Amino acid sequence: MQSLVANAFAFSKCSCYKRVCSSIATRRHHSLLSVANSPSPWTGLILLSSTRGVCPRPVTTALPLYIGLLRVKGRMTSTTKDDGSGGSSKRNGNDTIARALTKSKCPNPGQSLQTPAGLLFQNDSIADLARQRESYELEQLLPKDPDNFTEVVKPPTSEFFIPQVKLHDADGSTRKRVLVLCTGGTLTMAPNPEKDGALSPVPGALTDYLKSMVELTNDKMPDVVVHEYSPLLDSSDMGPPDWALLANDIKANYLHFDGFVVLMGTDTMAFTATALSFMLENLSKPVVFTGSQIPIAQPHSDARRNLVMALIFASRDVPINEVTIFFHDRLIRACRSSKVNTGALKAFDSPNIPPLATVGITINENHHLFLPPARGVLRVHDKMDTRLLALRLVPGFDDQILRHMIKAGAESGSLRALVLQLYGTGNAPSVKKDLVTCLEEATELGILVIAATQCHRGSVMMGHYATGKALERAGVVSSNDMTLEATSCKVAYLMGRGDLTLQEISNLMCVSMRGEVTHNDALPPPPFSSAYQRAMRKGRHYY
Ligand SMILES: NC(=O)C[C@H](N)C(=O)O
Repeated sequence: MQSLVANAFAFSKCSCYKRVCSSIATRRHHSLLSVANSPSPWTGLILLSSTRGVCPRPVTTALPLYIGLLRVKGRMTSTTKDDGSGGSSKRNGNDTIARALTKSKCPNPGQSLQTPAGLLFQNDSIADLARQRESYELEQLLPKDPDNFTEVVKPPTSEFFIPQVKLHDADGSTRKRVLVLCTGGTLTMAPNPEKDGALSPVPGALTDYLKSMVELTNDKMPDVVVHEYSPLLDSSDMGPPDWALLANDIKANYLHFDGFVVLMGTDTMAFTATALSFMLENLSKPVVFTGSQIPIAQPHSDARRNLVMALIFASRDVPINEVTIFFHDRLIRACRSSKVNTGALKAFDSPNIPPLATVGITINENHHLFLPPARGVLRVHDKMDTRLLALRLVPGFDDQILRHMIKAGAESGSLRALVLQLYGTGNAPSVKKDLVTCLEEATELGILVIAATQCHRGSVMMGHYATGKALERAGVVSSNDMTLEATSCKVAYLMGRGDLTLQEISNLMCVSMRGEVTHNDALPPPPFSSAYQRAMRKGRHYY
């Protein structure tokens, strides 16, 4: 079953309740089928309220949802499939449900109905419509011509947009569609004689190369549309404006593709991919980052396999709907990733959680690690406040330098957060009283001081040693087991939202919002503003 599917269920067993229940279901939530097949609305209600993840609410709050589901007219029957064995593709399924919903009746009782992940509910214009009507009917949200969903798409804000792509082809092709966004990196590079033979990106080379890749002609591969940015960049030249561009381009083309592959350089891939996982809230489609250590035109390049596997993961029948990195033989969660090797082909690691999938002779997925389905429409947060500094302490450093930097940063307004990579579990020399006072001063000046660890694996545990406890008392916040990439991007995202206080941001550091930190039940959420509570509510269910 798709990981976020707007499914239509029929209460076919009980003659009194032959009405349609439309609900959001996931691979994990087979129990919704029991809801659909429950003999009475009350049994269904109780089942629904106990369905983890989809509706983790008490019966009282499940009641309006349940009643809302019953409002949808018509009669449909749904089946689900776990094996992703083809059959009704997303596009075909959407066609079916579109027609079924428009006519408000099931064309063939017992027929399999599926919609693309979140398609009906992932568009702002649809969400706006829904908001305007207190009790809306699904058919009103659908376009007149179910063959052309582009007409409900809000005009894109981005310059780059592919409006001509329809959700299903006239020829009935069942291939998935993947949009490849190419920003540059070694994959696109060749030695440049004008730069003394140093590698630099070659515009158009990737597209030319793809035309000769026989792998892409295989029926099991998706249809690929490539968008190459200009100029192509070494990833060291990429930053928050490029992240925002990528996020907005994904949003602008969101309804037209089953998945997205971002090709970029490896040097800052972990940062970009992590940033995108925060910027794309409620993501319901796969976004897979990849690149290579060797240019694609070289015979021994790792680019072809990385690209092919990224395309496969972006178009799986049971997609992994989050931002990920595929490299060498592993698919890892973006906001858990770090580049760990400059020379090896296995260049990325996710030190504190296992890979989401590994590729050998077969693809082995760690289903228990996947994020729960998104519970709202896709939202892009393209404002990242990167007024932060990450510093790695070394024994014998002069803490006066730190004091000067903090003072200057606070006065000029160019510093809002300081990430300190400390020793072990988050310790700093306690003999340096000045350091603790300096950090105390920083928090008083409104700078968020975050303790990270210099170790590759493991977590900060600030209260564990007296040396760390002193920092905790000074107001230093723990980054727990987040990577430096996740810590800095999360702070930039939270500060960029503009609706959270410093205290709320610091409290959210231990809350998993995109699966970036291991959830710690020992840290209860304090009551704060509604934006904060929303973020907390969303985050607490994530791994
Ligand atoms: N392997 C690579 O792609 C490294 C390159 N310098 C980049 O990050 O763009």
